[in-house]
Amino acid sequence: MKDKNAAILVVDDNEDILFAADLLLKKSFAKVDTLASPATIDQQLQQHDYDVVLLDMNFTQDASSGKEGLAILQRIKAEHPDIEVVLITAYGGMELAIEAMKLGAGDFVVKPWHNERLLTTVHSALERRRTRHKIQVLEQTQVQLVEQAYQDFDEFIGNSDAMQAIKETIQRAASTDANILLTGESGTGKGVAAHTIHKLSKRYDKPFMGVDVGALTESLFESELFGHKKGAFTGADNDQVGRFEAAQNGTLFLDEIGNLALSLQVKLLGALQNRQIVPVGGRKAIDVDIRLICATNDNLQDSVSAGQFRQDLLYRINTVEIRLPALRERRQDIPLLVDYFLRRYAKKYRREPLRVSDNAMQMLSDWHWPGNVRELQHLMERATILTSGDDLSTELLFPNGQPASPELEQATPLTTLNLEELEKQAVLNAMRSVEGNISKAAKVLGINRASLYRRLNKFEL
Ligand SMILES: Nc1ncnc2c1ncn2[C@@H]1O[C@H](COP(=O)(O)OP(=O)(O)OP(=O)(O)O)[C@@H](O)[C@H]1O
Repeated sequence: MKDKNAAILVVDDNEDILFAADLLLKKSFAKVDTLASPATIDQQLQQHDYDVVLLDMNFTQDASSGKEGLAILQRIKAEHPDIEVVLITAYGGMELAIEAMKLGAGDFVVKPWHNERLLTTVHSALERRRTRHKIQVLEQTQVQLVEQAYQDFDEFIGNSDAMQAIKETIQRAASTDANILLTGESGTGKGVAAHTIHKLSKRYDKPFMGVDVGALTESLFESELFGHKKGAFTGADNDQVGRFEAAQNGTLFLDEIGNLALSLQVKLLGALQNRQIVPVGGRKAIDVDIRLICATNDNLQDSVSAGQFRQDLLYRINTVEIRLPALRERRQDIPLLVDYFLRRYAKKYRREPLRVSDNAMQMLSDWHWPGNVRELQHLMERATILTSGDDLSTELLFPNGQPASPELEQATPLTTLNLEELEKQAVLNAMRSVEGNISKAAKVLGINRASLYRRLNKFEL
């Protein structure tokens, strides 16, 4: 059977050899190209994605030292380390072949070759390359899985009618492969819902890859999602597997999808429609099988009307739409969440969970929670750390009739004229005023999310 994904290049100055190799290999491999001179090999490798190069060792007339072949081999391996090079040597060139293998050649065949032996050699070279790629995907998937394992993936708490309806929809939608769009204010649990869907789906034992697309600059977007080839741009020192491929057979969670620039929406749509991605600097399309979940706190239909979001992309991502209600719309869940977070932080800070009086619970239930569950969670953590007694103190929780969550503290007055310091204080104040929501803080500051992330890093905030 023909290997429909294999691309082979044969480089030899002997036309007869090229003809014979082409005839033989074409029966087994989809793409076979030949080159009679190594002069244009660099160009050829730039323009095509070869898996295996069969390379003669000598090109100048009467040359037999093999030095030319070794030099070309080194060049290929330096620029395209993942290409398998198989050397074609004349009988007796064993020492040379061994030296070549030390320089990265995968194997060699001796001229005149046996057809069966040549085919086996090329098949094995292909297998080595594919195995290496699989390992690369697995390694990068593992790195990303470990990163995600360190984040808190909470149970999905909530018993209110609204939450029960949502849990039912999630249960039903999870078992299908339908694309899901999660909407709702910041902190309502869209991330938790996405994880829950993945855990309940038949892909539960495959990767869950999350990407905050709103934080990606245009130039980073493609490389992060589709991967890149070594040398595709300055700083691309190695091949990099993108999130689409790392999520293979699992779930891809695109958070803050509403912040995606229009130019990138086209690229995302293309990948979703074709179920294929092409790494930056690569030529071969890679099939991807992922379940897509997107989240946004924007109203995407409004964004479509305003010309900021593509209608066709919205149709593609919102097969099932689930709206997470604000916490103030499901106040019945507040006691449950208070209890859950107090227990959780008691465990974390090695103490007994704080007791909550009826009065304190009433105050918590009455608050309108602009930061939703995230705000409640922060408040419970803060109370657990700061309370020395056994009871959750209402004075500590609501010193001025408002939660004493750091996000609602007064903005720091600007006390300096140092530009750098002013910038830092502006970032801090913006983050506080929107209880840590990156999208909102970026809007307040009049910059995009990526620029805000850069500043948060710079100021170590
Ligand atoms: N139902 C819930 N049960 C338990 N924890 C929850 C629930 N909803 C939210 N949380 C917690 O609240 C915090 C915010 O949740 P999450 O990040 O999922 O919200 P989000 O809607 O995705 O917010 P954003 O739009 O800002 O990304 C997280 O720490 C999460 O663990």
